[in-house]
Amino acid sequence: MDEIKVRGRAKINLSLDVLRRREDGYHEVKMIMHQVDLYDEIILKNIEEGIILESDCEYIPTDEGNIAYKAAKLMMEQFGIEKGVHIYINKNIPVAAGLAGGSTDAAAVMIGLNELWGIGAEKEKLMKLGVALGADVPFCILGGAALSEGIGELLTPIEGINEWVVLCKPNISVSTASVYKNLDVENIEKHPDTDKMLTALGNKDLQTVVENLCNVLEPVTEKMHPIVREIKIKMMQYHAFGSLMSGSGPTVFGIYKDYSKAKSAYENLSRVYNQVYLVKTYDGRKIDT
Ligand SMILES: C[C@](O)(CO)[C@H](O)COP(=O)(O)OP(=O)(O)OC[C@H]1O[C@@H](n2ccc(N)nc2=O)[C@H](O)[C@@H]1O
Ligand SMILES: Nc1ncnc2c1ncn2[C@@H]1O[C@H](COP(=O)(O)OP(=O)(O)OP(=O)(O)O)[C@@H](O)[C@H]1O
Repeated sequence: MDEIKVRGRAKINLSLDVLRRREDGYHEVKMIMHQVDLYDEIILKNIEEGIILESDCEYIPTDEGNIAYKAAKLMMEQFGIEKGVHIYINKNIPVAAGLAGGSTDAAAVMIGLNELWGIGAEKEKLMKLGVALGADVPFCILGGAALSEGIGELLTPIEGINEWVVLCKPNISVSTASVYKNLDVENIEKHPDTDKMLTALGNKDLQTVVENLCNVLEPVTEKMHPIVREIKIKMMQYHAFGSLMSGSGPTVFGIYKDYSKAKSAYENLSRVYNQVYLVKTYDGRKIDT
């Protein structure tokens, strides 16, 4: 095998709680993560030596600054690989959006190279290595839906949902580090009830799931960018069953039970914003690399 194609999917956070700030500046979180079927396509080809990265997206670096490049380097070092790789990223996930676009590319490179180079490492091993690249990388390797704890590396797979999702990213970029920095951990007004959400997911009780959508980073990003709140209000006006900002934002997602409502929300939002997507949630089971 000389070439492999892998899909790196975006994630949304159905809930995001921050428990405390650690000595190293990172935060201990408790989040419910869910993949959606919006994906970057990563094509990996064997070359003699080194790492060459190209993409159709002009907004991401093509050198060491790209997290997918770092993922390839990590795989070479960890497994003593002496060949090289050409990475092509066909980017569909908006950048700096709160959808783990970079993390999922890194995860796809790790999964793909594990296969291409016949390394045969277990998923758990890749997840352990992946956290060195970014806190969302282990979840992107696991896929589907999961409870995420620690800084994002302690993962428990859970039952997900099977619904339509509209994603809307305003034309601004948000730095995850600055959002965490601006969070006053001791004075969070509303924490999510993660256990209630977990029970609701287990019972396939979508009503309780949407009633408990809550992200402690939302008020922080909203304060910097009031447009986040405006999109959320519109999402609800367009008959979303529930709506929330994903991760550190600024993307807002709406959950729709019914395709026609999701489509009309997608069409209405697309008239105003240029990064709007209509997708399905993804449970991680479909094999399609
Ligand atoms: C907001 C989320 O996307 C929710 O899923 C994640 O918590 C962030 O994951 P990520 O972007 O993969 O995070 P990293 O690339 O590892 O870190 C970016 C920055 O976010 C902050 N950060 C991230 C994760 C975490 N648990 N605590 C933090 O304080 C740190 O300042 C870090 O420098
Ligand atoms: N492969 C990549 N894809 C997207 N962004 C990348 C990539 N490599 C490096 N970056 C840089 O990382 C930064 C964050 O982008 P990314 O799309 O990963 O953010 P995000 O969706 O907010 O992630 P998260 O939800 O994990 O916080 C951008 O400034 C971008 O230039």
